[in-house]
Amino acid sequence: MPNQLQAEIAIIGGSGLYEIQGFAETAVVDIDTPYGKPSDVITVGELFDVPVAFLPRHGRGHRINPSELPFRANIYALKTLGVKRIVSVSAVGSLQADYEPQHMVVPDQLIDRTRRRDSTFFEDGVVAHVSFADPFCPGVSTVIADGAAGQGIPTHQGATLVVMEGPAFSTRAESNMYRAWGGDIIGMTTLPEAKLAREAEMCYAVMAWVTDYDCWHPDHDDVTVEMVVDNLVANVANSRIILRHIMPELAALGPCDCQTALTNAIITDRRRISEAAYRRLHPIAGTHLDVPMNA
Ligand SMILES: CSC[C@H]1O[C@H](OP(=O)(O)O)[C@H](O)[C@@H]1O
Ligand SMILES: Nc1ncnc2[nH]cnc12
Repeated sequence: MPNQLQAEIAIIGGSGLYEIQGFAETAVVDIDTPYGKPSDVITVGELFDVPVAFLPRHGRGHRINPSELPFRANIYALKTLGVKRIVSVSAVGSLQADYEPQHMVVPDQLIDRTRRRDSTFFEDGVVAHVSFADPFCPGVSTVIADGAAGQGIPTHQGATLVVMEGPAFSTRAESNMYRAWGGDIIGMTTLPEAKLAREAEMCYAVMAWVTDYDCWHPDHDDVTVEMVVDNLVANVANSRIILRHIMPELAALGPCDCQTALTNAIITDRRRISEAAYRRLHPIAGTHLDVPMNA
């Protein structure tokens, strides 16, 4: 019998997505981690017969702003539930005319404009440098993009996502600068979430839903929460449809390089890792923390 508290796939719900309809819930998990509590309790259940964990990023009722999000606690908690692949659902602004409100975008690159977030598990005596050249899992990204296109939703696979600190939206000068840098869409939450997922050797990809044209477009009003929420209603309905359809394909994905990201990444002499650091990091790094046999 499957363990009701374990799931290999997780959905992190963004703005507007605080629960999954059609989710056969089997457990509600209230986890504590060395980094505090996650954004909310995590529900574990089945979607299309596939075990899935669901966590609303901002908490139910949207109580946590992007700078306050407990990113490390969220990823740590999902890892301890056995999660190997994460689908992040996110509301984004568009920085390019072709990326229209209610389109879905699966980004393949990131530009980090965050400033005040804890973005690594590896500190306090243990140092690791994971590869982040390609920040998203190609396998999960393709399943999401194909699943959306298959449902007739205008979909863009491959885009550069700018992640800003917020919570205020960008100035017009910033918005134009991001466009000049090659940014296609903009949000506030994918970093450090994607980086921490990579450190925890989990596949991670984003289903980004366009809600607005930020503030650069001469023919469209500047972004407001009202504008975002208006488009979120349609976007959230579409994400629920896609999520249901892609579950079997996500579950069928084979091993992936994301799941060995820590091989050769930890540079610290294992003999110098304290007992406390070992215990804290073991759920994330497992045997990568052990002293090699021939050391
Ligand atoms: C409500 S608009 C700004 C807000 O929406 C996005 O959140 P999420 O990525 O969790 O969907 C954006 O990143 C901001 O946090
Ligand atoms: N214009 C925007 N900037 C940052 N995050 C957003 N989320 C939705 N729209 C956004």
